[in-house]
Amino acid sequence: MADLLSDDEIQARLPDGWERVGDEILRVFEFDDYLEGVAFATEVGELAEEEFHHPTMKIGYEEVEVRFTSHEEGGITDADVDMAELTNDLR
Ligand SMILES: C[C@H](O)[C@H](O)[C@H]1CNC2=NC(N)=NC(=O)C2=N1
Repeated sequence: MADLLSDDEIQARLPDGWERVGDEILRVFEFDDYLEGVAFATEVGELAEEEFHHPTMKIGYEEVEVRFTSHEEGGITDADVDMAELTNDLR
């Protein structure tokens, strides 16, 4: 099991656009149209399967909210931060 990150480590490692809310890190990605957001969510899902670390996603109109936490560890670990960086790289 990965180690939980400290509050300071989380703040230091949060990738661009991401924020910490409790035991999760999240970012809302904006799009020009609804189906662009749907396609992005699919790409994130494929990435999650590759890395075997899965987000909670909410697809809205022209936006997708992506949330990561490490369920097994019960908080935020390197896996969450790494996935947030990889998710940013999809844009
Ligand atoms: C059995 C457990 O669900 C798996 O090891 C993986 C799957 N994807 C996962 N995703 C996330 N976000 N946290 C996990 O702890 C996790 N565990």
